[in-house]
Amino acid sequence: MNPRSSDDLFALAPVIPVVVLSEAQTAVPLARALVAGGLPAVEVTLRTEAALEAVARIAAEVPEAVVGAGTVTSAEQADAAAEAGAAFLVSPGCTPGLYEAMSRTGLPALPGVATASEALALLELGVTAMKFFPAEAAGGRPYLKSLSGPLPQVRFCPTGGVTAESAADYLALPNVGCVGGTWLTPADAVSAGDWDRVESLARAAAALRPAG
Ligand SMILES: O=C(O)C(=O)C[C@H](O)[C@H](O)COP(=O)(O)O
Repeated sequence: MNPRSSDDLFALAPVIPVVVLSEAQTAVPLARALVAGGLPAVEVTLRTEAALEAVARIAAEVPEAVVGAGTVTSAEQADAAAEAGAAFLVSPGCTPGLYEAMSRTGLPALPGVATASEALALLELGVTAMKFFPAEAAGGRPYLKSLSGPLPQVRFCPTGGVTAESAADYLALPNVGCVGGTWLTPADAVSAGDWDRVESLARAAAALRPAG
């Protein structure tokens, strides 16, 4: 079932695979492999021409998947993603206009932040679930741990530089609801159609448990 809130999204899986697809036809087998490995939420970044069609195909053909759109940076993209069938939206940063546009779709969203001030601006709007981007470059675990003191009500999905190795450490923080990353879908595995490898990377990630 599609998430109704960002908390539902956090509850779906400890890891949201971020996928960059250059060909829409790989979307369905890729999503099936992730789901088979235990990761139902899939974020397709709107960084490629094929992305919206990929979202639409996964939504139509892989009912066990919960497909979302990532890299939403404009109101037009938020609307186009919703129209294509996205079940959630993720943005790398946020502005009042972008937040308004994402809210208007009615879909759960993870707006991106990288500082305490940005998190406070969203808290003022009632938002308590956010993407922390770019996680490693912006300060990584120590930074998120520091935010949990003054902002205990916010739960983050750190994304950007998170790896199979660091995911567990992020998930051990009390203010991390899930993590996101591209490590589950290595470009060489995707181009070779090596879905067994994607499934086994997903299986390892699905076994992680968030503390937050
Ligand atoms: O632009 C966005 O909104 C994004 O989705 C960016 C991605 O979160 C990161 O590019 C994933 O980073 P890696 O896992 O380090 O490859």
